[in-house]
Amino acid sequence: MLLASLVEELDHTILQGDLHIDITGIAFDSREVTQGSLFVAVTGFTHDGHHYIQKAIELGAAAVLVEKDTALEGPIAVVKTADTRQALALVAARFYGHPSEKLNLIGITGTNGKTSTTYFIKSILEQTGHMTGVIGTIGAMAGNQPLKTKSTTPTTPESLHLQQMFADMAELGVQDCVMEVSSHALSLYRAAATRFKIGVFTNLTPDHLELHRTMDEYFEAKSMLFDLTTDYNIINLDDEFGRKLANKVARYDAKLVTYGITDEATIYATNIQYSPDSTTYVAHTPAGRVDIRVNLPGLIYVYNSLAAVACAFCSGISLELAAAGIRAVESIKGRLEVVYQDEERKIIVDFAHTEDSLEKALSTLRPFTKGRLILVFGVYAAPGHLGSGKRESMGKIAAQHADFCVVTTDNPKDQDPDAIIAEVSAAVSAAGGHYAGIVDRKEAIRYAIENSGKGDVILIAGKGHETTQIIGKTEIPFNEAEIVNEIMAEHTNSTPKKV
Ligand SMILES: CC(=O)N[C@H]1[C@@H](OP(=O)(O)OP(=O)(O)OC[C@H]2O[C@@H](n3ccc(=O)[nH]c3=O)[C@H](O)[C@@H]2O)O[C@H](CO)[C@@H](O)[C@@H]1O[C@H](C)C(=O)N[C@@H](C)C(=O)N[C@H](CCC(=O)O)C(=O)O
Ligand SMILES: Nc1ncnc2c1ncn2[C@@H]1O[C@H](COP(=O)(O)OP(=O)(O)OP(=O)(O)O)[C@@H](O)[C@H]1O
Repeated sequence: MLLASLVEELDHTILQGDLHIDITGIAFDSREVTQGSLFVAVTGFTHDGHHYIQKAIELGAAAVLVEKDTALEGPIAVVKTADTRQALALVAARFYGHPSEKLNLIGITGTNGKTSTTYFIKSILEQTGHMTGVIGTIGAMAGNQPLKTKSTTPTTPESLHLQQMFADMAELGVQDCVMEVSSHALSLYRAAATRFKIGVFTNLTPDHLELHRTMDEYFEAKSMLFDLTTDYNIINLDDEFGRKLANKVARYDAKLVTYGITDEATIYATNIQYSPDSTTYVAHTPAGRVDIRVNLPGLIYVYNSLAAVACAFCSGISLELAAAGIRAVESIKGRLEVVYQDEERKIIVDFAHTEDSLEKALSTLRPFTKGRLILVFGVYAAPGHLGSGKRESMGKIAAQHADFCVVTTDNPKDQDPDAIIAEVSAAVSAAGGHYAGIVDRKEAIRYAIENSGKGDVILIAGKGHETTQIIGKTEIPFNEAEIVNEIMAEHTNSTPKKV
């Protein structure tokens, strides 16, 4: 594509060179530049892409898009725009022919519940026989085919990769695509230049305050999804920020559909019945009512599956297919996943890593726990006072809802694991909880298992589906389901002690 055409939709100035040159690719990382590509220099949190322009040219970049005045030797084209992160999304969408418009695209945002809601929706869409795409924390798929991503690909990929994925999906015959849209992605324009038919808001509770600083900023970031939707905005009316968002978007062109567990919402649940491994309820919609069975326990999965029913309703899919789609999800990796069970104890792995999700996971398990509820958890590295605040509130929730806590590491990254554990443990203790602090997460799991008794439930929270732990700058393999089974195999003949 001609450079002149690529930047046509962009406010820009030409700093030097001729724009009538052919561009064969786009890169925002100098290490990924190929011959004839446009290098987009992004000012990052740790690096400044403008420092890598020379490197990009050496690797074959034919033109550069910058946000800072840049003078280069030779005839290379240099185009300046106000914000290169935003511009990256625009040129990528144009380069790939605005592929999101070729898909029935559904975006899910919110602090918790995006992944499971995505899986319920994907399963419903598949009931219609459509080839369905998915993009999120657990990866990207076109139908059953995994799309190539790097281990470092965020939940919502960078705009360039996202547009490329949409184009690949459209080419492979994907008709519907459901994706998680993180607040980072919205703030950093990864989803700019994307058109969503439907947007879904699950909830908003404290998280990622290292980027957004205040809950109001975090809310504004999440709200940005609803500036990109064309047909329907589906919002959880039982969430405080959901109600605020519903008021805000009520006047938008896309229609507002709410969900919740009171009849104030457009789509709501009644007759909720819980069991240790499933939940049933009746979903009421303007198109009628339907019995729903979710193969996961707890109120959170009523909400997440109800959001999926709302999506089905807005997509004109029958309620019977919606119910069948939800029932077809047997489990979701790392979401209240029972990784070991015998007549003595049950061991569950869950991705709860925020205050709200930890509280919800523990409260879900409590009614079905005959013995003690033992929690193994850590708090991932977060900077400064935000880190301290999170360690304190996670410790408090753990103490209030678990009978015993094994406080360990999550992803300590460059922070001192002992210091994190000391702060979390102090919070557990201050809230009247009982705990042991063990830095090595595998040893912490072993301790919980060896000290469990008849009827106990062990919840290992924080890492869910993840298969690595980040300590310092090193990512070490860490698969909790495998670790639990390895420890259980070692202990089949020994008798666990009680704490
Ligand atoms: C905080 C955050 O979102 N950071 C993103 C940001 O990184 P950054 O600004 O620090 O990038 P940088 O390292 O300073 O580099 C600046 C620029 O120089 C370029 N560069 C750098 C080095 C070099 O040799 N050559 C070069 O060209 C980089 O490619 C980049 O374009 O811009 C990068 C490129 O666009 C992203 O990859 C990176 O996301 C990283 C992978 C990340 O971990 N993000 C997490 C926090 C995230 O996005 N999480 C959300 C939330 C998930 C949830 O729901 O919990 C997600 O969507 O996953
Ligand atoms: N509706 C909900 N409300 C509160 N907590 C929830 C909800 N749904 C799931 N959770 C909890 O949050 C954890 C993460 O759930 P899920 O992966 O679906 O959310 P997510 O929004 O994709 O999270 P992330 O953005 O961190 O990947 C689950 O393991 C569960 O403990």
